[in-house]
Amino acid sequence: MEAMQQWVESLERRARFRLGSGRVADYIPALAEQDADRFGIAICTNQGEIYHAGEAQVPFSIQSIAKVLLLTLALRVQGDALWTRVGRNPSGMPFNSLTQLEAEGGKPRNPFINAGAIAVTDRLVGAFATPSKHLRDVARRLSGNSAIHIDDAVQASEWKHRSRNAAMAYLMKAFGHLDNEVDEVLTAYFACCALSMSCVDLARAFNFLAAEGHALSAGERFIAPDLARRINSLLFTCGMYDAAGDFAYRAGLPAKSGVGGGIVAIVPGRFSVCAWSPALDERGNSVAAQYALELLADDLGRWSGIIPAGLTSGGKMTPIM
Ligand SMILES: NC(=O)CC[C@H](N)C(=O)O
Repeated sequence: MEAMQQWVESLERRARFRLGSGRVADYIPALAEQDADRFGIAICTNQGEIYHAGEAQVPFSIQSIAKVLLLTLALRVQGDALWTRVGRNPSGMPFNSLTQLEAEGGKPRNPFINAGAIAVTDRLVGAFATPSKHLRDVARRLSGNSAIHIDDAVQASEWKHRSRNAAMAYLMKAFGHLDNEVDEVLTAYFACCALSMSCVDLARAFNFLAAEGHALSAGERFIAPDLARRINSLLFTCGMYDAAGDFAYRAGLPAKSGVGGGIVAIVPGRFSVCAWSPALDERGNSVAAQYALELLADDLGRWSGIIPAGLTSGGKMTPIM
């Protein structure tokens, strides 16, 4: 217990050296008001233990991290039929790119770029009366926090500045790849991105991906083990957009970032982690959160063999401070 807590605190301390670089997202004005110097990190082990440091209990806008829950729900509802509407390959393009979508006949490369998540949301609009409320309730259940809510101001700000996402949605509609009305799909998509959650909430909520689909906080098998493995593969190859290769080289973990500054990463079989800091690099990924996860992966590599499976409290690890 002590060693794990000290380790998380040392990650925070070292990652804070990166504060000061990057810029807060301002294309969604409601996000531009965030203080760039905030930092938090939380780990949820597969035994349900939580270790956190910094501002890990402060809710922030999860943005694209919601795309992982959208995908998981769509796969639960639709199974493999989903893949007729969205691909599974890295895009190598920015998350809000339009050119590839046009060139490839309105089928987005993967579920984690905006066009892909909008296509996935379209499937959920057909399946649930209010997909965003359903997603919010799932997030509450998985994290064990019934106070999780959709931030109306962020949602309204995204709607007001929706031109680019609307262009993608209309392009897909024109290609016959969107069944529902563009406005309805975008409304649901923005509401999901506007969910407000903390690092602790997110680490808990996404632990099912580290635990072969078993959601400990909810006390249920959320998805089958093979589906968890497949989602982790998609996170590894596509979760960080056009920086997926770089991040794989640096940290080597399945991960999903959002322009709110959060990144969720998975260490399969051991734990889930969320790091958050609002200042982003030019590809839209948090500078300090990426660095924290790189440090974490470095430490894990160095200690392998010392840390017991599951990173439980009894381990004899000597954190490097
Ligand atoms: N990368 C992101 O987090 C982008 C999500 C944001 N809601 C958008 O659609 O632009």
